[in-house]
Amino acid sequence: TSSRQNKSKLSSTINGPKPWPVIGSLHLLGTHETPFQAFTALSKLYGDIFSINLGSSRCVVVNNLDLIREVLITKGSDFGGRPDFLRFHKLFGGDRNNSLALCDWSALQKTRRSIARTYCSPRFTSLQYDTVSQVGIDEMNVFIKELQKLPTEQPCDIKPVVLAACANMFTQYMCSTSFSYDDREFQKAVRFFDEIFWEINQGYAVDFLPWLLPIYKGHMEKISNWAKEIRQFILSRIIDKHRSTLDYNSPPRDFTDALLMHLEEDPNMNWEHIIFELEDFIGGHSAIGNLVMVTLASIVNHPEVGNRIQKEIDTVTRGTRLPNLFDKAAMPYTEATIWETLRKASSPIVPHVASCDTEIDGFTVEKGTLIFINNYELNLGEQYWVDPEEFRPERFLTASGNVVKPAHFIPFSTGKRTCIGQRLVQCFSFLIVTTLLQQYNLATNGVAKTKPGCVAVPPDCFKFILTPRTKDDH
Ligand code: HEM
Repeated sequence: TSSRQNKSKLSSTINGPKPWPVIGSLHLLGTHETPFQAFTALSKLYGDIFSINLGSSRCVVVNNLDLIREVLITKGSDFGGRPDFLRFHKLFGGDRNNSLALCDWSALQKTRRSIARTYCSPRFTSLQYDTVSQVGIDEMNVFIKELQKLPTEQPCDIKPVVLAACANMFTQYMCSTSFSYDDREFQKAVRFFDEIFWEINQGYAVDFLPWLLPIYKGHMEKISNWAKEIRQFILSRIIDKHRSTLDYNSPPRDFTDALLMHLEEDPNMNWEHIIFELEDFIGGHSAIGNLVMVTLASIVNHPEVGNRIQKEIDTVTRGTRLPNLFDKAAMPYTEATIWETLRKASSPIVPHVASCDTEIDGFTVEKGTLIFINNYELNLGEQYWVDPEEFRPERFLTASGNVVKPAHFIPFSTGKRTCIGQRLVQCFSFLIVTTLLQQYNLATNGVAKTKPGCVAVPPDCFKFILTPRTKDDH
């Protein structure tokens, strides 16, 4: 790597900008639209691996595929920790180790991931996949009826409907429960989940400068309250009923049953762990709803992409039925559009933390060092892609039209902390995008603007103009 040539490895210290007192180099992250663009700019000065102090936190940023693989795969067990941000504690009942994504690696995490795997990573030929498919078909029938209630030919806020559809697919699949879109408590829970998803996707100075906390007091209380309200909803509207009908002598009906049964069998699991795990996974629906919104924004900003997807939908369904998951294989352009959206949105990989004194590329990395994985560079770097700024789904298609993903494309990360929800993401985002585009032409007033380096859009975001498609459109 260039960093290798630039530095004397004998010194074993990693190059990087000189920190200022108190704030370290925090100010350098504000020089670009996203901190990850700033990391890329700094890597041109200091090499593909560089160190940076943010507040008093020692951080290392890795910027190329080899270094990223070393952190996530080869030395994955040395980098299994997560940052100790106060916000993360606030979101998870005062202890971030309650969260699957924000906890440090532990035996408990291994158990939690393994319970989740069957349900959250259904394989294509499994019974679980058939269930996901059926849940998707049922909800898409409801979704269409809800869309029909929306005004057409004028800007309209479709995010709540998209999120409600995602939430219902999750609660139906994981808890065998779904809700009416008019249910006020459900609407509120979906909104709070979305607020939290937006929140998690923001970076705050207070993460690195905890003494700023008094200024953020009101904000932190708001976050804790969202989490409390969600907990209340899940307990009263999902868990209570589930528990009263649980039959320990039968196989689990769903993920909720599996979790409740596990509680009886595993002395290391307690009630809090179970509830937080369920909340975490139900919360995954917000990520998908937001990804759908970003995908739709890309589509309206590139009308030729929408036309091609509609052509694919019409060919496969012959205009006689709704799309379903088993159509996915025959709709590579649509799938490629979702990959291209994930590439351009370039959602950050949650920072990792060194859990012991270790090395990267021969350089010493002390226990507790925060590691930023610069996937923005992997997703948008000139050395990895032709015309990386262009939105071009075809880049994920072979000459014969099959979907292919290059090895450096890791939107869900890789290694032992890789995203557990990635299969559900692919299934449910495909269903919502295709169902919507089969029924409607979409437009916006102006450009639907999204934030680089972010797969989230604000809870109140851009609106779409829906025009029902007619027979002539098909
Ligand atoms: C737009 C959709 C999504 C994207 C782009 C995404 C991406 C990611 C990324 C980059 C990570 C960090 C991996 C690492 O630190 O190395 C992650 C972790 C995680 N994701 Fe996702 N994700 C998405 C949706 C979901 C959904 C729907 C679920 C749940 C059903 C989910 C569950 C998780 C969990 C539990 C972790 C933490 C794993 C761990 O730390 O051990 N994700 N995701």
